Amino acid sequence: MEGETKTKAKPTKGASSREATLKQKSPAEFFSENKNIAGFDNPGKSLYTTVRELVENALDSAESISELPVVEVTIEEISRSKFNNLIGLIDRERIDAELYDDYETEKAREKRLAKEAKEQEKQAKIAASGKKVKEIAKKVSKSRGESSLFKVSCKDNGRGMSHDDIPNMLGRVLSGTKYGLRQTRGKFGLGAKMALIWAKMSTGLPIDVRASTKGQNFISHCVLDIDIHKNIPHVHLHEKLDNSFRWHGAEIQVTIEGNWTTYRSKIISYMRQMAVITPYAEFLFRFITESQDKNVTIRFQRRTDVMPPPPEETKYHPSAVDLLLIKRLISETSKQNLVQFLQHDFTSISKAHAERLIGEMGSEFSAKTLVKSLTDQQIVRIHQLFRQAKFDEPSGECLSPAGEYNLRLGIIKELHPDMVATYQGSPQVFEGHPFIVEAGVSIGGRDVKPGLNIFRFANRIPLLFEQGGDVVTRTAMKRINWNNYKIKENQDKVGVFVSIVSTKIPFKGTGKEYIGDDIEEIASAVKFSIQQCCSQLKAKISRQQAAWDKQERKRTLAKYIPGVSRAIYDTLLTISENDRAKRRKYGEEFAELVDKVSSHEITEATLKQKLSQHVDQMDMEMALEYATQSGMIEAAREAIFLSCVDENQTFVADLKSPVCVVRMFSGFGV
Ligand SMILES: Nc1ncnc2c1ncn2[C@@H]1O[C@H](COP(=O)(O)OP(=O)(O)OP(=O)(O)O)[C@@H](O)[C@H]1O
Repeated sequence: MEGETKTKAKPTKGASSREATLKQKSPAEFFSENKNIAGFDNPGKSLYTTVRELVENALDSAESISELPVVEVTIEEISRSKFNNLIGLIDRERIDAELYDDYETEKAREKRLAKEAKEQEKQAKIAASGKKVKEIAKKVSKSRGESSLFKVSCKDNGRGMSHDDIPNMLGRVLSGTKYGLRQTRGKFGLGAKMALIWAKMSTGLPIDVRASTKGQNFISHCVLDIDIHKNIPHVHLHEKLDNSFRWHGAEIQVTIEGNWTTYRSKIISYMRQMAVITPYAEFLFRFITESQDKNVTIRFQRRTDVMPPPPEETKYHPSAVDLLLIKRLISETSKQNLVQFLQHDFTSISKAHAERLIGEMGSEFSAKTLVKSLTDQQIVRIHQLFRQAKFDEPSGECLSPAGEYNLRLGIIKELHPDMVATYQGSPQVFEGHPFIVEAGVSIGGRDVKPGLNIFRFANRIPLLFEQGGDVVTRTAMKRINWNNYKIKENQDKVGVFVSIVSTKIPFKGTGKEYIGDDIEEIASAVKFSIQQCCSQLKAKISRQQAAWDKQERKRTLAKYIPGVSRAIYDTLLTISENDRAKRRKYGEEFAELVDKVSSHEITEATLKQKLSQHVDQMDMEMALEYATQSGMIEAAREAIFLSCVDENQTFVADLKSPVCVVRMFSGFGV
């Protein structure tokens, strides 16, 4: 579709005499008119989506060459006058103030000031009564003026782009390198171009790209925009710069209208969640504005060098193809005959299986049938058979989940929870596409609100919008009985992390924002993974509870020791003051005790010390007993051998600490 063309369609008989005009649109034109499809709904969301698209491209790029990603994102606010300066437009003073959207009439101003004064009076009264005063938010008139202009740049250490490809990669809608059947963050060949289209629509400024591939002695510098009607790149500058440091990667800069105030928290959450699922990457996020106190710099440190292996490109499973796709595969195949085509261009079909399938297709098919000579009817026959026949499921080996280690590390590094459990499910299949679900559940942590805090990831991208309809949210809220796992879903600070990777993520709705709840296979895999984490946590919570109970018991006993010691001592002292004959009736041993009290050999302090020792001893014994009963002993038991300094010494003793007991026997120790 090159450009918009107009054709006059012939009016049909009976149709209105007004001529209908047939129009065609280029994909760039279509997306510029329907920006919301790609997540560019309004200036705020557009700022968020621009950051997201650039970051995801940066990660895809670094991972594709197995480089530990280093991604720097900068959002710089540009004042209108700086922008005007940039494009050579002279600032103008407002002459007719009433013309403007943010104009406040005298009456409206008076009303606002009166309301503010009343509010201030109220707050002063509250302050005088000693109560906490809420800060009064100054009412700023909400108008279109709230959005401003931002230069967004993203720099990575990835594979870069070849000099000649840059204009087409970034200036032609629906062009990219990620169309194959592979787990990638990007898929449509649209994201970066949408940022450019939005730049063109909101500021009119082109995109600025610097890129270099590994070992290249120059950096490609390209300034380009897009011809919306023709869907072709419009290059302003394309030059080669010196690359004496042999830098490789890409740096993309785009100037757009946005809204930082309303999307600040979403953008920071996105970066933080990306750091959770990508702990092997280093992110530097900066927001720069003219008022320094509003600047933001956040560095998300790399915590591991263990990067998941890059996802592999795979072949289609017979149950995942439609007629159109079969035709495309036929036109692209390098195989000559039908049996080779079936065996090599699809997964889960061996040679013997291909021959059996061909036998089933009918007499006009044979193993030697030239694949390019297949008629439309024959292709329909193949498609029908693919729909009805039984095939082995595709393997999940081509997928690249984050891995339990990385997920756990990411959660710990960003949330600092008190407890965390993770689980990785085995590969499963949905409509011929393999998928893997990984989950993590954490309790406690920094900046975590009480209740369920749900974090969703698809092909290792955080999903922040459309939470309500998502399979993960619904499963966590409706299908998990948290009480069964000793988790108080409304009081505890519960983090639920679910990451799904697949060669095809069945996103619902217009953007890559959420996965629907209607795919049985995915819904049950999500539930199972969360349950597995919860079961692990239940054991930990029970252990923690028991330890806490024990501590509590000890604390309670210890609390009574001084009082009890005093009471016993006073009683003994009173008895000691009685005559000897009377004391005898309590028995010899007791009489001895009373004697010791009389002679001050036993004091209140002695009793206190003995009671404390007894409580400690009891506590140790109970810990040992609990560990034995709960099987901890088995898991933690390890044989150690200590040789005795004095060979003649024989001993049996316990060395006790709050976490372990070492029991000594003569001759060996266990
Ligand atoms: N930082 C980068 N480093 C290397 N190549 C890049 C970078 N950014 C974009 N590209 C290349 O440009 C192509 C187009 O990017 P674009 O964001 O438009 O689409 P995509 O990432 O392929 O898919 P999606 O629209 O789903 O994000 C990519 O396929 C990639 O080959």
